[in-house]
Amino acid sequence: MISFDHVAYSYGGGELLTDISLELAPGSFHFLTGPSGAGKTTFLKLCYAALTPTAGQVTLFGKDVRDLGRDGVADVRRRVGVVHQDCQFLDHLSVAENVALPLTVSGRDTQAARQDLDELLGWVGLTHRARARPPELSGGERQRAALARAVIVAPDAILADEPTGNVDWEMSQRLMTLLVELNRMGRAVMIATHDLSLIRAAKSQVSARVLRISNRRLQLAGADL
Ligand SMILES: Nc1ncnc2c1ncn2[C@@H]1O[C@H](COP(=O)(O)OP(=O)(O)OP(=O)(O)O)[C@@H](O)[C@H]1O
Repeated sequence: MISFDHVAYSYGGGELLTDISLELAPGSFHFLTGPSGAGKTTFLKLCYAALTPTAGQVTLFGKDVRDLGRDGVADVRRRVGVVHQDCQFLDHLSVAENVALPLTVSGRDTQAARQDLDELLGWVGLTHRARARPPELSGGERQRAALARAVIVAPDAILADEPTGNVDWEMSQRLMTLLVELNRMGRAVMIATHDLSLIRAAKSQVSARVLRISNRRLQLAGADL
């Protein structure tokens, strides 16, 4: 579904990412790790057509990202749910309205979708916060709202950028459980994180590949994590 063939990316200076080849299959589970500034967020952006490679080829759902056009990019955004590092919300809307925003934007805000919204808020444990405004949420609640917003359009893949960045251990485990559950439902999941203890803990729940960006290249990390 997401395929990289000898991909490189540069923001204008030297290459940040070099010669990356990778296949993200449906139902797969990956962690993406590497030092701060290594290019994890940049790599994720290449996976959902927010960036196009400066060399090589990124193919998203069978199409070269360079040939997607506006409709093609919109289709990719529907099929790839992204939990951003800073999980920004519209503060004048309620939590429920923020989570439902991707439905509203894609014109699929039907009654059935509204029911899905209620279920989804229950799944992430935010039913009681549905009417709250985003600034009133705790860090963990924000992360769970961001996850709900990413999955409301039933994407094929979920990309999460440091989803447990600002939460305590218990909450990070809860978020991981939600991501593992999504994977069991058949979604491909990729989580960018610095947190090696999170990866170690997840290994008992899911069979995941761990990728590391090191010296501009993507490597499969060994079992020595
Ligand atoms: N829009 C941009 N223009 C120029 N340079 C950028 C841009 N975005 C990111 N960079 C640079 O690219 C490098 C990689 O950034 P990126 O955010 O992909 O790293 P990261 O591995 O996700 O880092 P972190 O773990 O700190 O979030 C950094 O040096 C960053 O400053």
